[in-house]
Amino acid sequence: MKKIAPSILSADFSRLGDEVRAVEAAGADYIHIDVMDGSFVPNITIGPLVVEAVRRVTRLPLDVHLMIDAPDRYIGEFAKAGADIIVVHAEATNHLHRTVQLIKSFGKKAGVSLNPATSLHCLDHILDELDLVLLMTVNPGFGGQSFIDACLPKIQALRGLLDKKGLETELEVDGGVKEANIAQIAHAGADVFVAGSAVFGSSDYAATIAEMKLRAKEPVL
Ligand SMILES: O=C(CO)[C@@H](O)[C@H](O)COP(=O)(O)O
Repeated sequence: MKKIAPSILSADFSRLGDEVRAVEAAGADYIHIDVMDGSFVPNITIGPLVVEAVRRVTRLPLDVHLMIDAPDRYIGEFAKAGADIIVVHAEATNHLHRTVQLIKSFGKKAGVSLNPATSLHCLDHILDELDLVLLMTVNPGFGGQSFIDACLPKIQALRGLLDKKGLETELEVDGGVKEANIAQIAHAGADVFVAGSAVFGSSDYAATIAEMKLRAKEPVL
């Protein structure tokens, strides 16, 4: 099943609880939470307190994307705040294997994210351990950017690797995903689609999510 993960980065933060409830009612599969530290990426956003608040208003899995340097320092706090999937950047930790084991030690699903220019090879010796791989299709830091088309072959290559190994690891794509390009991204092999501005910028969340799921399920190119 193809999944839609609205990124709350594009939500109205003055009504965050209502926004999260609204996308849950509209058919979202995950709530995607973008944590930024002003160092790994040039923006500062959300900490564990907000994750804990979101946890109280939804039953959906919380997909927490840590765009922070040295993420080991905060994994415990995000786990306690109620994250279900914790995603770290391969570029942000010196010891990726240790970081992934740390996430799992809290009973959470472990994901690794790669920036657009980072090679899939850095996953060669960790892929079997992962519940999710998040491929960034914009340079991380901000919502509302354009999808980088050069990332499509990378999505295809990862799909091929996962299938060859028979892994159930979810392939999530994040950045510039819209109704207009979701079929192409699904065709390349993605399972989970993060959508910030496409969902929260629309006037009808349910219609947008339904249309995105339809186009992802039956890609007409
Ligand atoms: O992690 C990020 C940005 O760094 C993303 O999750 C964006 O928030 C997605 O926003 P859109 O590109 O869908 O508007």
